[in-house]
Amino acid sequence: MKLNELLGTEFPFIQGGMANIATGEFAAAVSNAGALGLIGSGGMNADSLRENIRRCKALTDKPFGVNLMLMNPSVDEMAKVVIEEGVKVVTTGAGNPGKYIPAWKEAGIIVIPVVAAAVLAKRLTRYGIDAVIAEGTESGGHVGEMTTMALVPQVVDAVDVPVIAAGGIASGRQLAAAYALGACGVQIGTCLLVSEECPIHPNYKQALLKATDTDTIVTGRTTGAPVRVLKNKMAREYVRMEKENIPLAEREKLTLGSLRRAVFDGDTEMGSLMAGQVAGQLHEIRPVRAILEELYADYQKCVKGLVNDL
Ligand SMILES: O=C(O)COc1ccc(-c2c[nH]c(CNC(=O)Nc3ncc(Sc4ccccn4)s3)n2)cc1
Repeated sequence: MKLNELLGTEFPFIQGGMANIATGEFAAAVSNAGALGLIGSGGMNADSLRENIRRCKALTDKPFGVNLMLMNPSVDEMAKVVIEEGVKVVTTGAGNPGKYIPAWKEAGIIVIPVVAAAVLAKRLTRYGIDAVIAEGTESGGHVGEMTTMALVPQVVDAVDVPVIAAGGIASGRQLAAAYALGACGVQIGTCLLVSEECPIHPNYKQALLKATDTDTIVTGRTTGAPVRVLKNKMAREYVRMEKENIPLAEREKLTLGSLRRAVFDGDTEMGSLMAGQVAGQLHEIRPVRAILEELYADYQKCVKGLVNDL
């Protein structure tokens, strides 16, 4: 089964539900371009989530979904809002969504948790999830320890539901690799940050275009909320404080609001520029549709090449 058959989308692509970035407008633009747009509720509350869902509905008649970040203090209320607003697809991140799944399945919602380890994927299949997103540490934002290359096949072997690969996918070659690893489709995030429709500050987009392969770092590996960001003054400062065992409360001062500083104020020095390890593959700002079309065409070319070499 291919992901686009499960979701009713043109392409087998889900857009990552990026906190403070994936608004209702952005999710609608991605859905209109042929992938599954996701509203990123990470930085929202129940009311602003409801508002974003309604804005998204007004802007697209294509399928779209909501990502719930389970570390969000309002997640219990948000879990009800997605039912009340008739959301068709819910993905979850940064925690275990087990307690919410029965009500979501009762409401006919397609439930696709993000996991960073095979053991959680296996545990969640008993709740009747529809698929699982296996996200490697190459991804931007909150990450686990496993790479996509090692995690995806082990999740495929551990569960009997479709697996979607995420983390380190920004070209057709990487989409071909995801299929070879046993995935039915992919989730993409970083490569959509440099789309024209993405609402992040132009400075953030320029920082992404300037980045090379080794320009990201994971901060907070020791504090239980590891987050991959572009290396900048704030990230270096944070890692220094970690090495000197500065208490978390001190470090939190640095990171609180830091994603907003990056997204809205364009503060590329002291903002948290969440990005995956594929940032070095990004070279221009283009419409979402062009990014999706090239990703799929590049994949078809790559697979033809592989088959010819057999
Ligand atoms: O075993 C358990 O109970 C749950 O364990 C889990 C542990 C990790 C995950 C996980 C890893 N990656 C994801 C999906 N991706 C994400 O959630 N990426 C995110 N980026 C920015 C976010 S907002 C944030 C979050 C923390 C600190 C600062 N900001 S959330 N989920 C899922 C489950």
